[in-house]
Amino acid sequence: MIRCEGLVKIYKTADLEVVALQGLDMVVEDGELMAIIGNSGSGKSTLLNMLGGLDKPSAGKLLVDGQDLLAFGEKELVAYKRDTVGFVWQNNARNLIPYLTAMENVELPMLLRGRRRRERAKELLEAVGLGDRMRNRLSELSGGEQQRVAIAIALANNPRLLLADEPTGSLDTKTSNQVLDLFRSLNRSIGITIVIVTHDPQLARKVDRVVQIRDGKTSAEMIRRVSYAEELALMDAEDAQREAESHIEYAVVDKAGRLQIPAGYMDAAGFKDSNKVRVEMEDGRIVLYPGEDARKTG
Ligand SMILES: Nc1ncnc2c1ncn2[C@@H]1O[C@H](COP(=O)(O)OP(=O)(O)OP(=O)(O)O)[C@@H](O)[C@H]1O
Repeated sequence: MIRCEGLVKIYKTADLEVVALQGLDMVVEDGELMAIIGNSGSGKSTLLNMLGGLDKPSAGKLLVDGQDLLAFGEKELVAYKRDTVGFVWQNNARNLIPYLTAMENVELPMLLRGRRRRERAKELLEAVGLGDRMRNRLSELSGGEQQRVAIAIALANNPRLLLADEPTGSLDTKTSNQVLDLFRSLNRSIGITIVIVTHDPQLARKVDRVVQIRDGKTSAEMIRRVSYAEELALMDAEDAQREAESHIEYAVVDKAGRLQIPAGYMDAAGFKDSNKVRVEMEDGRIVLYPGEDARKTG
């Protein structure tokens, strides 16, 4: 569904250049439900904006659903945003109108496109579990329900890809879980590919794959050990102690063989004191030793 290769984004302001993406590689399979995590300023929103066609990469390759986004002209970009992607943001007030009902809010974008689609709006609200709240004004709905209205709108054009930027950022834990469960069920039922940018570790636990971005590059991937359904069953028996064990963490090696060593390992004796490491092959393993120092620590 998504293929980014050597993706670069440079923001130029009057006297400054910020390299927000520094040659990022990432592949997302069709029908995946995955999350992107990373510290503030690591480039997560920049990447999401590129994927959504809201901004253009400075260099690299970006293919979504077989389409080359760097080759798009204005017209193709408009069609792409209309037909291929749907967006969900943290702050749903941005695209919802408080004094209209849930139904009217979902209908509005369809009306603007010249199509009156009451049946479709009803179907979408039912799909997000709001069948019985359709006639309520937005201002009468809870934060989680409002977020579900936003998700219904994002799905209106049957997008192949749903992009969500901190979709649970302003919700409490219980409501966040409901929104996430909705993502999972939509992913399963209509096969839509979902990419979620988040700070929330709870959310990251609920997806099958987490890609971590550091300084505008993918630095690690966490892949689920057991399916989420299996884990739920296990959680009944065991406890939250499994939290750290739900995913296996991989460091990402790019095509040129470059690797970011996780910060925790860099703290190990000797590694912080030098900018060189000795690399050796031992019994089919690649072993790193601190520079100058022959002690085995890596
Ligand atoms: N329009 C812009 N003009 C200039 N610099 C920008 C612009 N947008 C983002 N940046 C810079 O690019 C870098 C990456 O920003 P981005 O918003 O993608 O990070 P993020 O990982 O989403 O952060 P957060 O979690 O805080 O939202 C930051 O250094 C940011 O200051």
